[in-house]
Amino acid sequence: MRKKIVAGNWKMNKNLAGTKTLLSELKTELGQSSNAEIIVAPTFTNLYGAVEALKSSDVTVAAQNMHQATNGAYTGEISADMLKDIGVETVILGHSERRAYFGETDALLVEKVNTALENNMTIIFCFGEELEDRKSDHHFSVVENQLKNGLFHIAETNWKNVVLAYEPVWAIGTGETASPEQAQEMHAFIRSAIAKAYNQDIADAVSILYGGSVKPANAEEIFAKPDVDGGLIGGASLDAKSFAAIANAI
Ligand SMILES: O=C[C@H](O)COP(=O)(O)O
Repeated sequence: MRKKIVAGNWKMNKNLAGTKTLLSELKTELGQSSNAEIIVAPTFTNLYGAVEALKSSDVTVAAQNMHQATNGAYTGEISADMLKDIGVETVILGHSERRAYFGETDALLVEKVNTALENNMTIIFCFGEELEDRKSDHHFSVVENQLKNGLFHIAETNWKNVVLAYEPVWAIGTGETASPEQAQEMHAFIRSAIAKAYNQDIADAVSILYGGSVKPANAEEIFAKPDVDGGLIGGASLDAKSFAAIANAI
């Protein structure tokens, strides 16, 4: 059975005190009731504090990005080795905000994916179409190309360390959400693209998360779809009650 995952991408929010408070509230709110694996992704400066705060918990910590090189003269960057050194084993790669504001291309993502996998990290690989792509009915080809160009070079054995996050850009932070039917349609398409490029076993085993204005009010309906294995949550993950309600909707 595929893993159910609910991950909170905190983006550039919360200082250290705010991180600790949110995690403490989250531990209380989550209780024992979620069937999902829970991941939180605070900003770089708060990763270590989060790892420490979550030591006795099942919630794990992911980074929002990392550099593709092992080390060297890359001012301002963070390596896989540095993340692993503080107990962070998961990294979000290819988020649409990284692609749009920091010029991350498919070619760069190939390098980041390779480095993360070589370091035995789990990647949450993000992709999704823009509004114009959907309006012009190119959303399937855009998504397939992002996968082909950024991810489909990996070896079959590496898929166990991959989680996918489909995030239609037009639904991120906008309050717009893909309908459960649109999410299911795309997730099924993604799974079939993996089956075509690799095989059905790999396609059936990979968790595909939906991201884009998931809230407590719509989570249950979206998560009920057969090819939706959880969510990558932005805004609503900054509030413990909301995030826990979403996690418990699985
Ligand atoms: O990483 C999370 C996604 O960008 C979704 O963000 P959002 O839930 O605020 O729309």
